[in-house]
Amino acid sequence: MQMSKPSKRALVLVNLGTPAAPTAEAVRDYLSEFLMDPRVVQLPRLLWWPLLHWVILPRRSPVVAHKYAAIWTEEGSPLAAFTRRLAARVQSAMPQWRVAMAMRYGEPALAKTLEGLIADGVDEIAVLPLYPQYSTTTTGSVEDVVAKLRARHPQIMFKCVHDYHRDPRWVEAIAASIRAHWQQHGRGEQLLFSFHGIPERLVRNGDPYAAHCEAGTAAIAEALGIARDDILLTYQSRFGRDRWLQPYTLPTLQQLARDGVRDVDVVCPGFAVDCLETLEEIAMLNAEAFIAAGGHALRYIPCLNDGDAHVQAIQSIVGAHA
Ligand SMILES: C=CC1=C(C)c2cc3[nH]c(cc4nc(cc5[nH]c(cc1n2)c(C)c5CCC(=O)O)C(CCC(=O)O)=C4C)c(C)c3C=C
Ligand SMILES: [Fe+2]
Ligand SMILES: [Fe+2]
Repeated sequence: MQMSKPSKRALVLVNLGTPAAPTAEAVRDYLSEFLMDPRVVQLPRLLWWPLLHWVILPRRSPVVAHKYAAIWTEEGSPLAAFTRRLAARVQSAMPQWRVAMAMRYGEPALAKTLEGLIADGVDEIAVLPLYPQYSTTTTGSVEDVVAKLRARHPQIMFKCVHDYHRDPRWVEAIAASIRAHWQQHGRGEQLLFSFHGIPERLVRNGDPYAAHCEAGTAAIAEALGIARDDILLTYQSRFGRDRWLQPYTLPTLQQLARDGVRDVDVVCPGFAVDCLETLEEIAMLNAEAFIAAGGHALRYIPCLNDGDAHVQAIQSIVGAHA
């Protein structure tokens, strides 16, 4: 009898991470790891550690836990559940690879996942950070972990996807999700793309994130056969006091409502899977604010999640980098 040999090639889908439970304690653990990453907050550690642990986390954790509770599912946090399901579907579509998922913060931890694969005899690892647009704050932080593992295991071939905001299959997948929504519900008066923001200072210092959001938006407009100016591009989820990328999503939506726009279609092409920032901030809070300002409906178009188009886009992205 012939035994099939275990795959020597692994693909690791990496997402940001999310709390283990919708409780203040779990949110505190998650946020303290996330917000102590110098890629995310660049303040001097001696100043930032006490500010974060003594002021920000005690205040923010219960408030944010409440937000997570509003979107929590039987399978846990939506970000974790969708990422897990996506990895399982990619595994079925790519049987020649061993597919794993990992989180940059929290569990399953990226470094441990990579060490586990190496211990199992894998000798080639492709890492796909699930961020279509590169940012030092997200993809850069995944690269930091991979760099440490690479130094420890020079015999392993590591490849890390930098970005995929212009990958034709990904662009087409987002365009198809918008087309399907228009077919089902009719086209709203305004199409708006809301990306997670970052501090403007980072972009001034060379972070290509804003340029990637712009270029991806132009590519999706082209795939839809509409003008780039038919799409409003905004940034959401500001954290802290710095000026972040503009225009901000919420005031833009409120102004649209005041200007008489009744229906707005909102897509979040920076998020691979639905999460707190899309389900709670956009589809709940911002939708309510749009209506309170005089709008009729904010129609949220879901992320690619674990759909076929996402699985195919990932196959194409990994294939292009193999
Ligand atoms: C998609 C790309 C993302 C970028 C770029 C990004 C930058 C960034 N984020 C923060 C602070 C927070 N982000 C939070 C949640 C969160 N952020 C992303 C993605 C990006 N962040 C996702 C997918 C999520 C949701 C996680 C989930 O569990 O569903 C949070 C936590 C929520 C809260 O406390 O409001 C914070 C904080 C900074 C500072 C930053 C760049 C400097
Ligand atoms: Fe974030
Ligand atoms: Fe947010």
